[in-house]
Amino acid sequence: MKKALPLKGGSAGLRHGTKSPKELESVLKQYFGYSEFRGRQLEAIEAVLSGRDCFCLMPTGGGKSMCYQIPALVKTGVVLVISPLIALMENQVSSLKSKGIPAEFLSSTQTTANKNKIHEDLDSGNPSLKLLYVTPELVATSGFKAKLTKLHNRGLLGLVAIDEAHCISTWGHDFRPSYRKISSLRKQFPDIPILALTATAVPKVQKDVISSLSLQNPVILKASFNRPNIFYEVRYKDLLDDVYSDISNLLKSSGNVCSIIYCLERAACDDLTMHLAQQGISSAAYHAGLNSKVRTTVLDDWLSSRTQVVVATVAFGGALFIYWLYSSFQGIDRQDVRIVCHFNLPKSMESFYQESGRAGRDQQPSRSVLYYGLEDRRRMEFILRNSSSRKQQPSSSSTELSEKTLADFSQIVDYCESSSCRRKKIIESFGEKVQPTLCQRTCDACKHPNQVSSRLEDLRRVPNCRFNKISPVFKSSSVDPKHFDTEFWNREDDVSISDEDISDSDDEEEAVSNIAISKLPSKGGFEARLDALERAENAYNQANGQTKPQGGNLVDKKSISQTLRDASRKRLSGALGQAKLRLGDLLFAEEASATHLETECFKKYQKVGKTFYNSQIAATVRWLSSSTSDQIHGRLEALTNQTTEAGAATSSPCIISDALGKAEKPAEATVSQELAKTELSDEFAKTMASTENMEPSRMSPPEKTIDEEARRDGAIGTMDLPKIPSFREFMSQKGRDRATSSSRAESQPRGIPRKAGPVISKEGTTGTSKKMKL
Ligand SMILES: Nc1ncnc2c1ncn2[C@@H]1O[C@H](COP(=O)(O)OP(=O)(O)OP(=O)(O)O)[C@@H](O)[C@H]1O
Ligand SMILES: [Mg+2]
Repeated sequence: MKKALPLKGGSAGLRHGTKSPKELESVLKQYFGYSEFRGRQLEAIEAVLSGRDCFCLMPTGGGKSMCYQIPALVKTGVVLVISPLIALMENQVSSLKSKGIPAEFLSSTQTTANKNKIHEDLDSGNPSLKLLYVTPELVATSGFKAKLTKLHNRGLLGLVAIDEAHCISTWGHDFRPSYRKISSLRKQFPDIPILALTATAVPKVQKDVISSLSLQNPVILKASFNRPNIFYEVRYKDLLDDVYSDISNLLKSSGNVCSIIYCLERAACDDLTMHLAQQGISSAAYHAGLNSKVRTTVLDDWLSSRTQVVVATVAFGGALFIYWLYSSFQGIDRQDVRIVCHFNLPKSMESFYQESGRAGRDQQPSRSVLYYGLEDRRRMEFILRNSSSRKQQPSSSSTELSEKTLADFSQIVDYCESSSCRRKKIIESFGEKVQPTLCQRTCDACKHPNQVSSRLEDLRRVPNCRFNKISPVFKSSSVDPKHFDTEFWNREDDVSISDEDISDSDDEEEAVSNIAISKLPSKGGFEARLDALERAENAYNQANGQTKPQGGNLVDKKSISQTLRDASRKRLSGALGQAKLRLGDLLFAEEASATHLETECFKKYQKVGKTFYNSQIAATVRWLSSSTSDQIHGRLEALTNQTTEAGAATSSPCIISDALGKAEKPAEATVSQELAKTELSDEFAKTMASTENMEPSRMSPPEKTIDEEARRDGAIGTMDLPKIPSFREFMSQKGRDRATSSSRAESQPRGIPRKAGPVISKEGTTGTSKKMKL
């Protein structure tokens, strides 16, 4: 039987069973270099070592990981850690390995050889592994369950630790359905202690987590939510001359400190990154529109201080976007983040606490700065109202949920619109009592009360301000959706891209179908969400003067207005400018190139409508943010050639010089490939336009257009972009796929190949043969 890991320096001999606090402290010192336990770490460690279940609520950066890492070092067997995000697991595993602690993770990003090695080790009589990190999706597979059973039968399963345990609760802000399935572990291994850890759990979530996991008489440990080393501040966008300058000045005046900026949308990330770069601030965007390689590089550069600022999206935990939330650096450990900015309003106090909690994990003075804008508030209100349409379901719990969403949002609005202590507001929102003397001028409202009050007065005078202290948001008149041309409607690719963040495969097919199922709510829920989103989409389209024909087909040839086209050209031109900044060696005329790219998008989607057109513009912007000089030059050159050949009006060459040899004419095959793809998408557009009652499978874009990441990586080619279906179409497709996979029905939709649908990367590789279809 596997023994506890010997202490370094030969001082082996910790007994299995009870350990004195001194012995535990010496392990802490030897492996982690810390001289004492923090907060309630020791109590949690002692609880699980004595075989008790434990629910551990400690603040962000409080050191929760230690509560299972120390037991792994002193206990016999392997500690299983269930964690929501691959990046988080990678980060912890590499940190543990660097300390000589045998840890591994199993995920789709591991090579097969690595995975085999891990499995061999687990199957051996004497595994060397002490910690094994997995996602809840993998735990749900029967193959992995069988593996755990074998390990348990040999007395080698030491502890099950569930990190970010609030994800298990439907009341938690990051609810993730697959987390629910973890509850089966309690029945399966009744004698193994379970440790649930979270930083954000209001009493309702705590109860839900404990009962969902069937924790038996657990030790409940709660530390204060207070983060005394973080200074909290709100800045009012509507009162600033230039928010970009303000944020640049903030970063510059703080020195070259490590920072995170959260934005609601990718375009905002890209824009802000460009502005920061222009101000000489080293920054990088991090969002789902970037392929996994780029994201890994951005994360690595930031973790290793090569990049000062990361500008990341924060999707909200509504119907479909919960997964991306995990990429907002939840649990990622860089201790010296000095500034966390929210460029847009978070959706709740819990999200704000989690995100701002990335600051000062080394307990050193740090800042949280929230940029509050009335427009942002209206956008978020609109989005939440529409994604909360579940309240129209008869079920009372759905009503409660939607009310909770709105009440949560109201709390963060109140945080911004009030002149009272920010710290108190945060802590009290978690149900904790606060001493009046707690803050000690460590928020702007306590430090500069007059300034904050006068700013709030000024804010009230902003035209159209519906600022209302008593009921800040929900007495406001209805929101005009025409302001909200947000990514919200074009987030389909987030869903598929985030698969690679969370997916696992040991038991490939099963894992994949589990993901497909777990990512979508139950049938009723799915339909309700689809309805809600459709309603919202309709409202949006109506507000923009679009009509939705009876057949349900979102086709309106006139729907892509000249104003939208101009705005898109501007956006592309900005993205080209940013690509120039990023790559340095691009040689093209920005305006002409933007025109070519926009025309390409327009040509492909004018018959289909605005949603597709917007998606294609967004995809092009993302493509520009992650492509190489050669890829961009190749594409622009090909476009110029196409329009010149076709005698188009806009035939001015994009490429202004080939001095660096970057602007060579693309190979014949590449041009014809591109033309073929244009034809293909036109064909697709026709199909779209002529389909009355849209058959979901028919709405899938042609299969060869889906594999965006493979293209980005150069495996398929570099010139085409994915055609992204509208929200409704995507969801219909997902629903159908889900129904198909859950019933394991063999029958196929009329004439449609089974494999049409989004793709997830199996091995983190790019070849089509290694892709699995949901
Ligand atoms: N006893 C200790 N003394 C000093 N530093 C510690 C101690 N325990 C943990 N730390 C350090 O504190 C940092 C934060 O720890 P950890 O990542 O476990 O926090 P967390 O509670 O999981 O936070 P989050 O909720 O953000 O995931 C880590 O760098 C860790 O090494
Ligand atoms: Mg953690």
